Amino acid sequence: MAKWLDSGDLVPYDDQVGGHKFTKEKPLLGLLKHKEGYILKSVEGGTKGKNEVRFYEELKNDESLSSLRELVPSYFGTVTIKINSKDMTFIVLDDITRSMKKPCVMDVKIGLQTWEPGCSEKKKKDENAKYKECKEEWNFCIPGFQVYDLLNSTLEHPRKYDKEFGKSLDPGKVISVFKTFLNFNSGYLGLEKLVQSFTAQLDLIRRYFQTQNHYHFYSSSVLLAYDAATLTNDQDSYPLIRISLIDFAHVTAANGQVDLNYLQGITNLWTLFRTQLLQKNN
Ligand SMILES: O=P(O)(O)O[C@@H]1[C@@H](OP(=O)(O)O)[C@H](OP(=O)(O)O)[C@H](O)[C@H](OP(=O)(O)O)[C@H]1OP(=O)(O)O
Ligand SMILES: Nc1ncnc2c1ncn2[C@@H]1O[C@H](COP(=O)(O)OP(=O)(O)O)[C@@H](O)[C@H]1O
Repeated sequence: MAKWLDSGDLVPYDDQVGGHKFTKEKPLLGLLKHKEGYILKSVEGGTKGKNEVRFYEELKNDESLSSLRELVPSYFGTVTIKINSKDMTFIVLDDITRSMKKPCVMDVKIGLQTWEPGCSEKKKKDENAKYKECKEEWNFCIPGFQVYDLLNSTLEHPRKYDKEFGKSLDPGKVISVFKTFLNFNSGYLGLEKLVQSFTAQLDLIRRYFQTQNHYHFYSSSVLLAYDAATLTNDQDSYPLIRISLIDFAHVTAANGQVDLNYLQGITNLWTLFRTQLLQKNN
C-alpha cells in the first residue's frame, strides 16, 4: 500500500452504519472509501486512533494471533492524505461490503461493559447510561444497521436505523429487529442458508473467545453483512455474507484472563440466532 493516496479518489462511505460519521463540520472523523474498494478510518484525535493502529500492527506481526487475524478485516497499513491542506492519517482496511450490490449491514456492539478499566468516571457513567436496557438484557447493543427491504424492491436505497433507534430500542423487540435486518418477511428459500451461515460464523467467534486470553475488547463490535441481491429462491446458490470484528480503539491487555464480558455478549448473539432465527423463518 502506497504511503500516499490521492484525496480525489476518496468519497464518504455511504454504507457506514455506526460510529463517527465524516461530515463537513467534523472532517477529522468518519470513514472514507477509496475507489479501489478500501475503507479508510481516521486515526486523528487523541489516543483512540493510535490504540487501534497499535492493535492492527501487533496482529500483523504476531504469529500467535493468526486465528484472530482471520476474524478482523484485512489491514493494509496506514496512509497520510492531505485534506483541506491538512495531513491526515488513516487506517486502510478491507471493505466488508466489498462487491455487494445491496449491502445489508448491522453493527452489534458486544458486552455489558463498554468502557475500559482506567477511563474517567464521567466516561464510565456516560457509557453505562447508553443502550442501558438492551445491554443489561442481552450483553450487546445495536448502534446502527441498514437493510434493503426486499418486499419493497422499488426502494433504491437501504433503510437506515441509527444510534438513536438503538438507544431507545426495547430489549423485547431485539429479535424482531434481527428479523427486519434479515428480510424475514421476504419468504425467500435462501433465508435458511443465510441464517445458518451467520450462526456458524458467530459460533466460530464464540469458540475463539472461550479461550483467548490475550486481549479484552471493550466497545468493540461485530459487523454482520450480507448482500440482499443474493437472497433468492435459487436452491443451488448461497447468499453472500461476511462477519467481522471491528473497532479496536478500546482493546486492552488481558493479562491471561478470558474476556468474560465479550464472551457473554457473543454467546447471547449466537444463541439468539440459533434458537430464535434458525429454521423458524417461514
Ligand atoms: O463523539 P461523540 O459525541 O459522537 O461520542 C461518541 C459516542 O456517541 P454518542 O454519545 O452516542 O452520540 C459513541 O457512542 P455510540 O456507542 O457509538 O452510540 C461512543 O461512546 C464514542 O466513544 P468511543 O469512540 O467508543 O470511545 C463517543 O466518542 P467520544 O466522544 O467519547 O470520543
Ligand atoms: N472494514 C469495514 N468494512 C465495512 N464497513 C466498516 C468497516 N469498518 C467499519 N465499518 C463501518 O463503519 C462503522 C464505524 O466503524 P467503527 O470502527 O466502529 O468506528 P468508530 O470508531 O467511529 O466507532 C461501522 O458501524 C461500519 O458500518
